[in-house]
Amino acid sequence: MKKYVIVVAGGKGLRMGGDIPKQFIPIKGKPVLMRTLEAFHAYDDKIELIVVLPVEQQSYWKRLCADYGFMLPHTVADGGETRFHSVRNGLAQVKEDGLVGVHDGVRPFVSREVIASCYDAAAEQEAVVPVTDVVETIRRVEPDGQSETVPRDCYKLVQTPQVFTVGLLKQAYRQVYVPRFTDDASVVEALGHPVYLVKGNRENIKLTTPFDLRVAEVLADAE
Ligand SMILES: Nc1ccn([C@@H]2O[C@H](COP(=O)(O)OP(=O)(O)OP(=O)(O)O)[C@@H](O)[C@H]2O)c(=O)n1
Ligand SMILES: C[C@](O)(CO)[C@H](O)COP(=O)(O)O
Repeated sequence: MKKYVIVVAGGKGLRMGGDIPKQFIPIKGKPVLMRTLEAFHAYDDKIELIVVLPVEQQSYWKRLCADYGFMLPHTVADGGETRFHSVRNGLAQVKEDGLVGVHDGVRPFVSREVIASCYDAAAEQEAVVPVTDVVETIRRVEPDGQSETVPRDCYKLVQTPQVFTVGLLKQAYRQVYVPRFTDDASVVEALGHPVYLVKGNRENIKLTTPFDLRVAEVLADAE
């Protein structure tokens, strides 16, 4: 079955800050986005790679690929106003039926096993999301500041890649954007379609703040 992955890197990275957009920051000498693309290529060397980048960063990325001798073939699509709009632009490059994953460009430590279990399960279940357990006690805080412990078993932490059949994801992304669409599963669920959960990997962190870069250096060392 034909496989695609849309790697979204069209955000602003405001929580990371700094001079270099976070997807281009080198971790142990290699830019984050190259690490992420290599993870998918290592899973399946025939998977079609679609990278979503802000228009103003696309020539920089091309230069970076030349500088690093990065040769993996990929299509570049334009970043949008929100993650939803970026995914929609990437999805326009998906031309055939099959399976399509959406992965955050800033999650370079996704394991090959997790990528495989997401695509394998999507062939049966149509909509698949990797999750990990909550490992700390969590509290719900009410608007008046009162709070209470809630049962952690009722919650999961959501990762990417989130993988779908092409037809389902295209149908979902024809909906009008609403702010609760923070990931792809939420967009598909708005159609009334259920989402199947598989186990993610703890290393598959989203590089969001400068602290995460320190963790990333350690994780890259362990590879
Ligand atoms: N308009 C957007 C917003 C986000 N993303 C991508 O979605 C992923 C998850 O978003 P996050 O890490 O939260 O990135 P930013 O939105 O860039 O971060 P911030 O909220 O700190 O600005 C990232 O790979 C980001 O580049 C995107 O492609 N287009
Ligand atoms: C899609 C996502 O990575 C799932 O955890 C996440 O929701 C994207 O990050 P954001 O902080 O919600 O933009």
